[in-house]
Amino acid sequence: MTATILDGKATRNAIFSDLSVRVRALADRGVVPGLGTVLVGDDPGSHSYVRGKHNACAKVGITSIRRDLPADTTQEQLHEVIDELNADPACTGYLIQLPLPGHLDAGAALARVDPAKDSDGLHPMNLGKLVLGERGPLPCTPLGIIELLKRYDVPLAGANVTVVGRGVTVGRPLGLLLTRRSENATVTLCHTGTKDLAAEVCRADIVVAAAGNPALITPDMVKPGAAVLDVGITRTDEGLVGDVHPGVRDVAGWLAPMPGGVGPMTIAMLLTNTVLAAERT
Ligand SMILES: Nc1nc2c(c(=O)[nH]1)N[C@@H](CN(C=O)c1ccc(C(=O)N[C@@H](CCC(=O)O)C(=O)O)cc1)CN2
Repeated sequence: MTATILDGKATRNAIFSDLSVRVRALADRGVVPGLGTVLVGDDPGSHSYVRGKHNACAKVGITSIRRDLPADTTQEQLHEVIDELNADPACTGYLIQLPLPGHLDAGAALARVDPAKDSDGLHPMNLGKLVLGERGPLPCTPLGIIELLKRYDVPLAGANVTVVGRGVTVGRPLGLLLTRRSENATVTLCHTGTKDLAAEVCRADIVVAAAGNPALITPDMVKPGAAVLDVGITRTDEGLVGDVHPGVRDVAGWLAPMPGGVGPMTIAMLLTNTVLAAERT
């Protein structure tokens, strides 16, 4: 069996076309969405993702606002920039690129963002709304995973989904989203304390690998025909490596590869959150 590729780039491009139309409709109402980014330090991956976000804004017609800060930025200086974006009417939504340098408190920074401008859905109040099932911006990578599965008609209702990784940007919110009534999946959330990872992956109809552990998911672990989504990205001397072993392509029914699967969907969902928030004004 060769897996059907869940093509994140093609899906992102289709979403961008739809968003361009919606942004033009907003302009007719005099509403201009503006997405801000706050980037601290020199991490090459973070710089590349932020560049990607601004390029995407340009394609769709969203104004973008960029705040790049040096690696030695203090918590107080970071909070000043957050306060400035909270007060800026041209900035309708923004995000703090993660991870922040180790000396900064990401939780305190995220909590200072105006929850109404939280394009990433990572403010504690918006994460609380997710737990309660209330409407609010949702984290972009989990949203992108669900959108990709739906667009390729991968059955979700009643599916056993094994999510590997309990991070706040992917694993935890994804578990909450997948167990909503509208998705109705059964989720097993695995982490470094999981006793038998292979057994949890083996019985899954859908596997989401978001551990940041190269080639963690091997072909022998995957149920033939399952959908496998690779969210892990590790930078090595040989280039970027995902969490899913390349041989999984011959066993899985669907595969979202890294690169070209979930990553592009993260940016598509960020812009979707930004446009949605502007439409609700
Ligand atoms: N504030 C946030 N920080 C981070 C998030 C996030 O959603 N909000 N997610 C990741 C980084 N990220 C976006 O910020 C992101 C990661 C990967 C990709 C992507 O398109 N990846 C490519 C491969 C990587 C490459 O080419 O360099 C792919 O999978 O095809 C986009 C965005 C952590 N931080």
